[in-house]
Amino acid sequence: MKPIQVGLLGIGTVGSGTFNVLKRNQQEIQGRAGRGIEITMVADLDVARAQSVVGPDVKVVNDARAVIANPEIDIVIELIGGYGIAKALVLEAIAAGKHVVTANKALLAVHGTEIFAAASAKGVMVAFEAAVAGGIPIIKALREGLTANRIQWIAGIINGTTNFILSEMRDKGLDFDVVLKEAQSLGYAEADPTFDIEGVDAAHKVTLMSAIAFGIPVQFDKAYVEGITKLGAADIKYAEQLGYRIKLLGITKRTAAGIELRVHPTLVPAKRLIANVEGAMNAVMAHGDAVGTTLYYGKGAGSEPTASAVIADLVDITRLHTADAAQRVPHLAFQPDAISNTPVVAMSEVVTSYYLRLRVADEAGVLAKVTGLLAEAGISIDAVLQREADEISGEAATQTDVIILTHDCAEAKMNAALAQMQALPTVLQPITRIRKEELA
Ligand SMILES: NC(=O)c1ccc[n+]([C@@H]2O[C@H](COP(=O)([O-])OP(=O)(O)OC[C@H]3O[C@@H](n4cnc5c(N)ncnc54)[C@H](O)[C@@H]3O)[C@@H](O)[C@H]2O)c1
Ligand SMILES: N[C@@H](CCO)C(=O)O
Ligand code: NA
Repeated sequence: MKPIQVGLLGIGTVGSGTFNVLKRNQQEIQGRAGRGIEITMVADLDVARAQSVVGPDVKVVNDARAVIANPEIDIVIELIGGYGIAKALVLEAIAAGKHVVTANKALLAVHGTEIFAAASAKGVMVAFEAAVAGGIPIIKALREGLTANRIQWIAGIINGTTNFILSEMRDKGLDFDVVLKEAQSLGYAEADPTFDIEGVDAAHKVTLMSAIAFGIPVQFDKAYVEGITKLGAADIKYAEQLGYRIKLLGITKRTAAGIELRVHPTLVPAKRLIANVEGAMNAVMAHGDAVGTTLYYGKGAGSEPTASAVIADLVDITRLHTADAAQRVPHLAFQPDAISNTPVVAMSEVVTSYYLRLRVADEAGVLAKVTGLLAEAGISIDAVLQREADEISGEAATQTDVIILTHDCAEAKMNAALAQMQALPTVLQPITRIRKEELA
């Protein structure tokens, strides 16, 4: 049988990895797919660079629409990124009857409903394993491997840049800005790293996992998003002293009130495997009622790790290319008529425990006032730690850090108590609040 022909839109970091791995492992991939898979046409704005990657035998153009218009091509890979031209091209490829493979989590988390509906109507597939946790086959695990389960929760380190920053801050005690510069120089962070450090990239990814786990539409606009820009080196150190690590987690959880969907820095017990995922690595925990807790670990970014996921999607599509559309694995694991409207829980109703750090004046009665406000609010305390500021930073010992771990309470209740504590004249700086998850 003639190889299936693939068109590639955008041959940068992930595109070049995809081309190279597909070529290098051609024989094995063909054996698994049951048919050869070849990238026969590439579009990139930088034609000369693209041609140097693929060699003289592959046609390179600068107009992506010429690839979509090519009747020989059955699958289009979109590796341009962003919401703009990428969205138009994906919809045009679907309209032209092509299957689509993409690594573009931003596009699918925001416009997934429209894109998946268009693909379902046309009877083509949109595959996106590379969009979540890069090379880790988490989409396949959730959608197929755990299909017997009622999934209860997912929690993941799904942004390599921020995990690298947090690891370096903890290991070297450095401040955020210093480590971000290091991450940029090592090439982990984006040119504009806002999406990484503000938690937006992780929120895109957890939005996709939430839809797959719980059979709800993709709804990035409902996600609570908090990045790591407000974390101080001191919090990482105190958390350590209390037996925890701080990780930027994407969390989605089934509760009686609905589905939680959130990204924020989180205290995790240091003994958990996920607390020990360091550097730019990713890890996702998924808990199903039958299987219990499972953990998936690997490289969430980079040229060939991400290519590994892109090519896995190419193989799936090649296998199913001739199958009846109704038998294919649905985009979000549930058939379109089984998508439910279970609500996403407002962040104010989410119940977690907390780590609080207050920089206070070193005077008698300060601690009693703070704990008194918590008691009045009905928030119970799990542990208290007091550190002289000069133990940390060499400042004069007129200030003290009070660190409090609380038991579970609702976010709204904690917000109200925080406002009262912040208003105390003896509380000298903005209070640091980090949510805590036991992940048992
Ligand atoms: N880099 C990673 O590790 C990684 C991991 C997972 C997912 N992703 C996602 O993969 C996608 C691609 O990321 P990347 O890191 O390879 O980006 P990149 O910037 O390295 O590559 C993008 C390529 O697209 C080309 N391009 C831009 N506009 C184009 C147009 N109109 N027509 C044709 N080509 C065009 C650029 O010239 C460039 O070669 C993004 O959606 C990104 O979020 C990347
Ligand atoms: N910027 C992303 C790339 C992979 O999606 C990260 O740091 O994880
Ligand atoms: Na993946």
